[in-house]
Amino acid sequence: MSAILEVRNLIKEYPGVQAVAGVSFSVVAGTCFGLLGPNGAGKTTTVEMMEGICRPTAGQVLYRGEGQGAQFRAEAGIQFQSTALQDFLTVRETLVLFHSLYPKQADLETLIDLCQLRDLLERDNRKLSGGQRQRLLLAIALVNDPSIVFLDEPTTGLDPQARRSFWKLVQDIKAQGKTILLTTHYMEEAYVLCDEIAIMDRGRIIAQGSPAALLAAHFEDVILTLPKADFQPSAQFDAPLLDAGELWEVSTRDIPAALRGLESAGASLRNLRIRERTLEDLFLELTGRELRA
Ligand SMILES: Nc1ncnc2c1ncn2[C@@H]1O[C@H](COP(=O)(O)OP(=O)(O)OP(=O)(O)O)[C@@H](O)[C@H]1O
Repeated sequence: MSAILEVRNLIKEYPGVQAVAGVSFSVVAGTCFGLLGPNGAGKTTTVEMMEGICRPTAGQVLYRGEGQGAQFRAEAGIQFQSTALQDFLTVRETLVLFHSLYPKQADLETLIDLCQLRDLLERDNRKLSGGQRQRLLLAIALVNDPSIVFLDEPTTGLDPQARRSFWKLVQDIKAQGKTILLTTHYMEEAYVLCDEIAIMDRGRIIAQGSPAALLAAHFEDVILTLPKADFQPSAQFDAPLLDAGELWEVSTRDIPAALRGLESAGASLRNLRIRERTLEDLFLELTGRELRA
C-alpha cells in the first residue's frame, strides 16, 4: 500500500493560537481519507497545509515522496470550503473558463454528466441551489483530471437528500481510482465514504483508523433506545441509562438480559430499537463532549 501523501509532524501557529499541534499521517493512493472533528479542531488548517496554500510553522508534507512542487500542482484538485463564482456567468461558461486554465484536462462532457450538471448548463451561477453549487464546485475541482482531490466540508449546509446525492458523486470519483482527502464534521458522512479517518480535536489527532476498526476497538456494546414515555426508571433499575432527549438509551453487551431487566422494571418494549455504536459515540467517549457542542 503506497502512500500518495504524507504529513509529518505538522504544526501551525497563529498569534495566541496553536491551530495544528503536531499532526502526522499518510494517505494511501486510491482511498478516501477523512479528517473529522468539531468546528475549530484544525481540519481546514491541516488541509490547507496539505494543499500547499498555507505554510506550516513546522513539519513536512510529501506528495509521492517529494515536496509539493509542479507535479503536485498538476495532479491535485481542490474544492474549497467557500469559493466565489463569477457573477453573470452560466454553469457552462464557468466550466469552460476553468477548464481552459489547465494543460491537462478532463473530458468536459463526461464531467458534466458525472456531476449531474447537464440540466443546469445555461443557468446563471447566482441561481444555483446549495447542492447544485457544490456539484459545480466539485466539477471545477476535477477539470484537470486530478489524481488527488481535496474536499473541505463539501456538504456543510446541504439538506440530507443533497448530502446523500453528493456522497454518491464522491463514491463515483473514488471508483475512478482517484485519492480523496475529505474534511467533515458529519460522522455519518465519514462512516459512509472514508476508508480511514483521523479524528482531530484541538489541533491534535485523537484517534485514527478505519471507521469499523475504530468502533470495534472502542465498543463491545450496543445501544437499546426507548421513548421516555414508555419507561419511568425506578431506583431498582441499575443498568447504565443515558438521557438522550426524548429517549432513554441503555448500553448492553447482553441484549436478552437487558430486555428482561427493562421488562421487569415495567418498561413497555413496543417502541424499543437497537442501534449500533456510531462515530458520534466515539467522539463523545474520547473527548467527553458532543461533536456538535
Ligand atoms: N488565519 C488565522 N488566524 C488566526 N487563527 C486562525 C486562523 N485560521 C484558523 N485559526 C484558528 O485555528 C483554529 C483551527 O481552525 P480551523 O479552521 O483549522 O478548524 P476547523 O477544524 O477547520 O474548523 P471548521 O469546521 O470551523 O472549519 C481555530 O481556533 C481558528 O480560530
